[in-house]
Amino acid sequence: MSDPGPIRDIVRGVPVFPDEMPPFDPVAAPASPLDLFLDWLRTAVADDVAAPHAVHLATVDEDGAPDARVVILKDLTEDGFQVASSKDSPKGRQLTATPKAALTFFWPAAGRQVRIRGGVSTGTTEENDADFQRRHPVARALVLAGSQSSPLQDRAELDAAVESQVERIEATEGLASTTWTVFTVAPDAVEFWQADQERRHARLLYTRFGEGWRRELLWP
Ligand SMILES: Cc1cc2nc3c(=O)[nH]c(=O)nc-3n(C[C@H](O)[C@H](O)[C@H](O)COP(=O)(O)O)c2cc1C
Repeated sequence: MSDPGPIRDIVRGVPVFPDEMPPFDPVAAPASPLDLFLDWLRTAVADDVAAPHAVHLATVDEDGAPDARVVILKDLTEDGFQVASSKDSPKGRQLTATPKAALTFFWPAAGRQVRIRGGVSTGTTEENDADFQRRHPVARALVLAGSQSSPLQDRAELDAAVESQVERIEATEGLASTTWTVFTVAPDAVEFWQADQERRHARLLYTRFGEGWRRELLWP
């Protein structure tokens, strides 16, 4: 690197939050964080937030070291937040060995962040297959072709593997994967963070309490 410490110059003047942000009154928030999440997700879509269903999924590896990557939120049910991947990928192996995860959404146009922590369960064979069959044929071919995140020799290896798996998919109706898995993060804690132009950011933390949820404000 030619110039030490260039970040300040590169991002000088780039705003983090817009001037206008949606209102959020934590005192009037619903009893369930799932209802508030759906409300915020709808607002993010209405505000044209790019990929509002893209979420950072954090896991821990076998040494207890953190790992993180972006995935797509597939659904939200009474059981929790669903994402999907191959169980033989690094994240899949990590979630199998340590079924705990954190999810973080950031919706810049709304100045909003949502953090979720909880235990992880895996889908049934039927649930995993239903999600797999909804995927684009090339996405399915990639899953069938090889282990996600294992070393790739070159682009030609990828193209040949995808091509032959797409042929298999076209020849066999409903061809299934043995690895594609829906992972459900059952929330123990969900925190909603709303930026404030005067930096008095609002934070509302929901934690499980009996059958319901405890709500508390946090210092920004
Ligand atoms: C916007 C976006 C969405 C993604 N969605 C998924 C997804 O739903 N499932 C998935 O396995 N990988 C998804 N990826 C790729 C992952 O970020 C990651 O590169 C890959 O899953 C390998 O992760 P791992 O080595 O930690 O297992 C997505 C990447 C981006 C940027």
